[in-house]
Amino acid sequence: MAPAIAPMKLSNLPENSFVKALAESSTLNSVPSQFSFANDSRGSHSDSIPIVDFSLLASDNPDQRAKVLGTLTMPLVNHGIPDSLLKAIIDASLEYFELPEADKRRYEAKSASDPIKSGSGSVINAANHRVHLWRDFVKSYVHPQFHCPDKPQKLRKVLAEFSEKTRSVLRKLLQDIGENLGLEKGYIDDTLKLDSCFQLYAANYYPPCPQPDQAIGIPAHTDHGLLTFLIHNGVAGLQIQHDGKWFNTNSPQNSILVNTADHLEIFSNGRYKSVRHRAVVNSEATRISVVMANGAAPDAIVRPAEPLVEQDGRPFYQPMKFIEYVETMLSNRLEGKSNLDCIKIQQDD
Ligand SMILES: O=C(O)CCC(=O)C(=O)O
Ligand SMILES: [Fe+2]
Repeated sequence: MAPAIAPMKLSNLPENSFVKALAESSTLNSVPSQFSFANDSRGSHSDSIPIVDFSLLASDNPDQRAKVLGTLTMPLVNHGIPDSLLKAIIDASLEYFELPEADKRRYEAKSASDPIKSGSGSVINAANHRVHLWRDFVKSYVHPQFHCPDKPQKLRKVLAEFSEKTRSVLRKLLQDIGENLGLEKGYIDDTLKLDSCFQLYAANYYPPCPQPDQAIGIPAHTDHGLLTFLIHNGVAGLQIQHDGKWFNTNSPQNSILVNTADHLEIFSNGRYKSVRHRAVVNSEATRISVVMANGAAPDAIVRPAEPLVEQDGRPFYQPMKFIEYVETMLSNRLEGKSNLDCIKIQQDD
């Protein structure tokens, strides 16, 4: 039988306290009630997620390219980003979480538009209760303007390089996706002003949890942006939803997991679907993930692409300025509530 949830001993837990320190407390053998999020964190194993070899995207065979680009979640290999850089960004992110709390508290979010934010976060569940998440995070806007926490010192250089390299992978992928959608070469790049594409770096730290089925790292959600890139320290935890079922993702070492996000669903008028995913926790090992959310230029208005609307007879989503969508989403803390649902145009609207 699962041990009972501990009584509210930690009722004075500050809103934005870090989970790392709590998890390291030697007396913790159950999940404090503020974190209680009963869930079945087991996911099925999926062999059906094909691995995308980035070099194949240069293939002359359009069918080959279309096949790989039709999938929602793609572990990308041969992407050209050196393994040493992937390792360096994970290591520098880990060093950030190991800083004294006072250094991290400097970035406690005061408003959704703060370019650097750090904390652990909470959501309001369906029963209107605040639930703390079993993860610490740091997020910073890295493009078109570059922001980065001051410490650890090495983060700045590594993050700037990671941002530059991921941008070129992004533009190549989107060029092929555009072609796959039947759009003219350069159409996505021009319309969404990808020279100034928005990039948000996020690192997540999930310490071991004494009762993994009684807490959640990040509940089910979709990401803002066009494509999200994700790497991790080799500890499993990311699950994606497909046909209502949860699947574990197990991407090969040094691959980058690419997920379709909300703005590609909007832009493609629903041809690509934003991937619903969540991060579950485990009792054994600390997990770190590094995410680069890649979107349109902050001031670009994202709407379904005109040629696709013509084919479909109507747009299925309302237009919205990219950065407004992001900031609405970053301030929306209702569990399970999606921004995308709010701007979907229903059949009888
Ligand atoms: O840590 C993970 O695997 C998921 C992270 C995530 O979904 C996010 O930061 O939006
Ligand atoms: Fe996400």
